[in-house]
Amino acid sequence: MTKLSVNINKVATLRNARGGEVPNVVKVALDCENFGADGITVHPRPDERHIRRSDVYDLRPLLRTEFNIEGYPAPEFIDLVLKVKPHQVTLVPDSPTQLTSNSGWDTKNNLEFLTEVLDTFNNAGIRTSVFVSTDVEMIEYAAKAGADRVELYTEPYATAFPKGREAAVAPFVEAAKMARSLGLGLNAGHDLSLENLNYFYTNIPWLDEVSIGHALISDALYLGLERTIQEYKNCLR
Ligand SMILES: CC(=O)[C@@H](O)[C@H](O)COP(=O)(O)O
Ligand SMILES: NCC(=O)COP(=O)(O)O
Repeated sequence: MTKLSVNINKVATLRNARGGEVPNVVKVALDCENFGADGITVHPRPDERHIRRSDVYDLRPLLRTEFNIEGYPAPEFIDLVLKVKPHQVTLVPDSPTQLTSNSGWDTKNNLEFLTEVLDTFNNAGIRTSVFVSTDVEMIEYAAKAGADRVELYTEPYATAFPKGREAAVAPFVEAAKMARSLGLGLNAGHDLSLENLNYFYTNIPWLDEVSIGHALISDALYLGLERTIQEYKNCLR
């Protein structure tokens, strides 16, 4: 089964627009779980423009499904993750001011750094995932660094999908096969949507997890959160 982890960053963006507690990020996360989500993802950024460190602490004891924390492993992030102990940490190579994630790691050039960070999380019993492009060498080096999983950065798939779905998915299938041959678990995310998710899943049915936020929260404006989550789950069957 491919798990659907709902990324609630955008719920926090909306909440922060007025400075109060509407919408309530914790309530939305718990509702996502009740509506069928298999996990919750957050990406606390250094400027706290959406998810705040306090949200991460508030969520941890209340979530009943898998909690995935994404981010660049700066000292404050490492400290937060070690204190909160989520089910999974996903390492993303973002700079502090970046608009959104826009590339995977260069795992070869960052091998020493990643090995050290992954070791810290592995020793704490937290499953690790490394955000990568479809470059198979980057996947090989993620395995060498000690990752449990890789997360394929799917923005290039989402962008190419309308122009030709077969060509769009082909490099992802090769990358997914490489990850499988190395014994790595496989996640995927960024710009996955109701339009492109089922085709991705159909071609890579051994996917462990997709994390989806931007499109899913946007769809919920029209469909409602419960129906939206069910429709995304239907894309994974
Ligand atoms: C790693 C990844 O692709 C997503 O977490 C993305 O970074 C979402 O972050 P924002 O919601 O800040 O755009
Ligand atoms: N890891 C990807 C993620 O959590 C959500 O990305 P997006 O759906 O907001 O683009």
